Amino acid sequence: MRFTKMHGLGNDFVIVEDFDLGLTNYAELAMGLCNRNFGIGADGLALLQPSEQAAFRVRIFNPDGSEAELCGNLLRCAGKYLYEKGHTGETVIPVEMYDKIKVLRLAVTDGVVQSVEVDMGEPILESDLVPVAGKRRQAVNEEVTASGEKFVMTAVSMGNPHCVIFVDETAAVPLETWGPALEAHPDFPKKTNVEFVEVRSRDEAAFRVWERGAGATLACGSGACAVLVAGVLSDKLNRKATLHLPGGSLEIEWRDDNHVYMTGPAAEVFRGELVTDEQFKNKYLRKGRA
Ligand SMILES: N[C@@H](CCC[C@H](N)C(=O)O)C(=O)O
Repeated sequence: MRFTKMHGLGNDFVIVEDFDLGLTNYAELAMGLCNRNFGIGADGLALLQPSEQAAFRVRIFNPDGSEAELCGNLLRCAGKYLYEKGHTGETVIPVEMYDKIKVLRLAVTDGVVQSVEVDMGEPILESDLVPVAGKRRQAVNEEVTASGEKFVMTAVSMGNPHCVIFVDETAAVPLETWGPALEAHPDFPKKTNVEFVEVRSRDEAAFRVWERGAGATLACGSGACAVLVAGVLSDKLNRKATLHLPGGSLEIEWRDDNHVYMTGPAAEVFRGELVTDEQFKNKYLRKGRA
């Protein structure tokens, strides 16, 4: 089984072409391949599949085996992969992810994808759709207690749930303690990604992220979109801003069409082949497949 290792600002993925491979048991496969000691190591397993509604379908499985509804950094990697590997000659690519179609716009020079803009869609703020518990219709600057601390958070779904918390200094955040406590907080019935944000100006902010099902990562594209939306709703950020993450920066814009657009780079790290034996084939390939 061939794979390609890619990353978007250090948010890394094992990418597998599953156009006719007939892979199965995705959750278990993700847990194995994403393991940094016993596997390849990644923040997610990505499967490229055929789609009936778009040019391609992309699925993302977290290292804990759960499937996520959206992954912004992966969509940029997928755009670069699909174009540079010759799966498409188009620079505008509609891609199906979970239950939505996302449109990727590639900036290409001499056949090399320099950056990708992704239409990440409309933010979802209704509490019951994020989902986040509580009586209010929207959870904007709401109190939540976790790990013995009181936080003021804004809950935003970009398809996947995010809990955005503004802090004075991201460096002072004990991410490994607060992150998991908020990720599994009972107020978030589908769990949540968590972003701790330091605003630098109305056009710039830095944040650290604890990802649902993955832990601390160097970047999160959907998280950056949620941060911008929470920043606008809290009157801290303009509708267009640069968001800095430990792995690099993203340009995010919440346009008048109510869609959030993310622009940033993607990179290939290496390609490899997984040595598969009969046991692997029986476990991870659908019956009757080679
Ligand atoms: N890193 C991604 C988000 C990946 C999914 C996330 N862990 C979840 O479970 O929602 C991004 O760039 O958006």
